[in-house]
Amino acid sequence: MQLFVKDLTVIDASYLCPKRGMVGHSWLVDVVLIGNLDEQSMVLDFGQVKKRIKAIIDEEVDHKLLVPSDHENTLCTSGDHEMLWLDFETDKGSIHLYSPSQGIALIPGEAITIETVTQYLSEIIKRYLPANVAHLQLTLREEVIHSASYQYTHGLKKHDGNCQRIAHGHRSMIEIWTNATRNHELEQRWANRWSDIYLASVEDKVPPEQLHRSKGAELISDESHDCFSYVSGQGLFELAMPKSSVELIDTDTTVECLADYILATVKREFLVSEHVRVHAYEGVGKGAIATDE
Ligand SMILES: Nc1nc2c(c(=O)[nH]1)N=C([C@H](O)[C@H](O)COP(=O)(O)OP(=O)(O)OP(=O)(O)O)CN2
Repeated sequence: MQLFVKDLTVIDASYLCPKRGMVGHSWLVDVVLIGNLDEQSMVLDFGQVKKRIKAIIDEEVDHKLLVPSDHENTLCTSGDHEMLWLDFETDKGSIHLYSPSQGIALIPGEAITIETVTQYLSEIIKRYLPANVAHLQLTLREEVIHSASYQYTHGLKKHDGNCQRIAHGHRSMIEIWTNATRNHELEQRWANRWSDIYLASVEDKVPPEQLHRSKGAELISDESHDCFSYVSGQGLFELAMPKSSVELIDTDTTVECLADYILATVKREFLVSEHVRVHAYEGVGKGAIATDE
């Protein structure tokens, strides 16, 4: 017998890519379980599917930075107190992270792809399934978006959950109306601006010499990198990003603040004089609306 659950959860994470740098992503997850019926005449109680499998996915990859552990550019070093250093070379410049280990997932393989993440998760989930469940099919898929979208990474230091991690991200739709008409050109301009961007709060910026460096890390400077540091409930988070991959924002980077920021910037920098309404998404199916009407 086969049992399925569609849209079990959404993985909101970021990953390291040697070409694109740090890439925010959102994957929807579907699951199929194949096995014999148990004493309740079920393959597995839906409640258990949702609780157990979603909990594993949340624990292993959600709101983390996914790192291809077998790529030659990956240098991962243990620090004290369950801290990890991560140094990674990309075509856009080097990326350096110092984070509690729970903020990073080392995924076997040379690249972070749907296949490598699916295999990593499937192997872990199988260990926790009851004996009557013989097979598991996990499907990770992107939301189908027919208009413009962007992919950003950020961290919300004031969040009391996992969004405080400095390097997690989303793939998100953007909708902009001018005088009540969808403006696809503006949407695309914004999507281009925020493709593979790190969105940082100005108040978290620190000089490069303040960051803890791993032994293998190259020296970085104010000219090449923007550096960020904060302490939140899970501990100390530090990140150095190539300047060209960063946009600095005066506020926090909650989706409410980002919607306001997009609205104000579109009006000011894109010289839009009409009324503007922005629907900024954060991942799949949720977001904030800002309007000047
Ligand atoms: N009002 C707001 N709430 C939250 C924001 C925000 O900007 N405004 N942001 C976040 C995080 O950035 C987070 O990445 C998104 O959270 P979400 O995936 O919804 O959180 P969960 O993992 O708890 O939800 P699942 O259904 O388990 O995916 C949080 N809140």
